[in-house]
Amino acid sequence: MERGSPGASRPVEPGPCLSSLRGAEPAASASTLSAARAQPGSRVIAVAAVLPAGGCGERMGVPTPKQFCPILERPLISYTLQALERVYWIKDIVVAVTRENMGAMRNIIQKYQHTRISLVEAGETRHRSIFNGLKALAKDQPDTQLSKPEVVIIHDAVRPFVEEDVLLKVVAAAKEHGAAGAIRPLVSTVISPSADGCLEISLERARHRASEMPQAFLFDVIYEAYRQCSDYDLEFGTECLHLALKYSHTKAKLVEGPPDLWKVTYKRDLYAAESIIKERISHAVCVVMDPKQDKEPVDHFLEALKNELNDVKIESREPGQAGRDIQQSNLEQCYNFVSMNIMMSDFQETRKLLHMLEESNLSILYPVVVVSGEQKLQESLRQGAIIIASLIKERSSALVGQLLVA
Ligand SMILES: Nc1ccn([C@@H]2O[C@H](COP(=O)(O)OP(=O)(O)OP(=O)(O)O)[C@@H](O)[C@H]2O)c(=O)n1
Ligand SMILES: O=C(CO)[C@H](O)[C@H](O)COP(=O)(O)O
Repeated sequence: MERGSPGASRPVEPGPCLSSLRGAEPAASASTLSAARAQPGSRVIAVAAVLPAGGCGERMGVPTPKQFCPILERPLISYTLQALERVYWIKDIVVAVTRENMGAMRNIIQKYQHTRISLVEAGETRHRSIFNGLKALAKDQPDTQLSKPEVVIIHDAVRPFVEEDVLLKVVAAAKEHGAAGAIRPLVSTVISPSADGCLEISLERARHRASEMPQAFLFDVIYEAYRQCSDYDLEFGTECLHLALKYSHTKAKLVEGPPDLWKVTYKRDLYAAESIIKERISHAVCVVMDPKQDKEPVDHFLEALKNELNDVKIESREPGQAGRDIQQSNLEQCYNFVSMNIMMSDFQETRKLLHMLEESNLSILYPVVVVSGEQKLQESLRQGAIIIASLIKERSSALVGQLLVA
C-alpha cells in the first residue's frame, strides 16, 4: 500500500456533519451540509472512498484498460478522481490498481496533481479489489496516514460524473441505515432466459431498478461482509449492497441518482463521456482585454459569442488581473480564454498570459492553441495546421466555409 502525490494536501476539515440530517429523507443537498455544519453540537463524521480501478475493460475491446483511456487527452480515471477530490469532506481516496499499472497510476497522480490518494494492489475480481481497499483502511497504518473511517464510499473508477449532492445523499443514508446505494430506472426490461434460449421470466420494468454507484456503508458493516464473504461471492458477485445484506444483515437504503452516473463500459461510452465533458467545459469563458480598448468591436464580439454558446457565462478581466487569477488558480473551473487584441502592439501581454496558461495546471488538461497574426510565420503555420487538423476531426458545421488566416 502506498500513499500517492508527495505534496498531498489533506482537507481542511475532516468530514461531513450529518446530525441535522438524521431522520430526514436522505435528500440532503450540499447546501444542507453547510447548514448542518453551522449548527452547534452537530457531529462531524470521517468519510473515505474506495475506488476499484483494477479491471481490464474486456467489453471496451481496446488494449488499454478503460480507466486509463484518454478523454480530451486526459485519462478517464483522472476525471473521477477530480470529482471526488472536489468534495472536501472525503478524507482519503484509496484506489485499487493492478501491479502492472501502478507506475501509470502514479504518473497520473503526479501529472494532474491529485491529492489524498493512496494506492493498493487490485485483486482478480472487482470484489477482491474493493476488499483490498477496505483492508488498507481497516489497518490504521501509522506510516500511511490512513485511518479507519466511520463511513466508506465505494465508487467505480469508470463513473466520472459523480457529484457532491449524490455522494452526500448516500453517505447520509448509510449513516442512518448502515448501507445505501444510488439507483436508476431501468432502460430495458430484464428477462430470464431458460436453458433452451426461450423466455422464462419477464420482470415488470416499473417495479425494478438498476443499481449504480456510488454506494456508501458504515465501515464495519461492509468490512465484516467482505471478511465473511464466500469465495464464490468474491469471484462472481457484482453487488456490494447484496454482500451487506447477505453477510451483515443490513438492508440498504436506495437513493434515486442522476442519469450521468452510468458506467463507462463500451467504446461508445467514451464518446458519450467526451461529449458531456465538452458540454460542461464550454459554459465559462474568460475574455481578457485591455479596458482602454475600443468598446464597440469588443461588445460586438461578446454579443456574437453569447449567441453561439448557449448558457455561457462570460467574465472579462484586464490582462494583469487574468494573469494573477491564473497563477492563483482562481479560474479553476474555466477552461476557455479569449484574448482580444484590437491593437497588434498588445501582443506582448497576450504572450505573457499564454506563458502563464502553459505553465499552469489548466494547460495540462486542455492544451493551449493560439493563432497569431505576427511575423513568426512558421510557428503560426504550425499552429494553424494543428487547428485545421482539429477542425477536420471535429467537423464542426459552424466552421464550414470559413477562412483561417494565420
Ligand atoms: N479485478 C477487477 C475488475 C474490475 N475492477 C474495477 O471495477 C470497476 C467496474 O467494473 P467493470 O466495469 O466490470 O470493469 P472491467 O472489469 O474493467 O470491465 P469488463 O467487465 O468489460 O472487463 C472498474 O472501475 C474496474 O476497473 C477492479 O477494480 N478489479
Ligand atoms: O453497478 C454496479 C453495482 O451494482 C457495479 O458497478 C457493477 O456491478 C460492476 O459489475 P461489473 O464489474 O460486472 O460490471
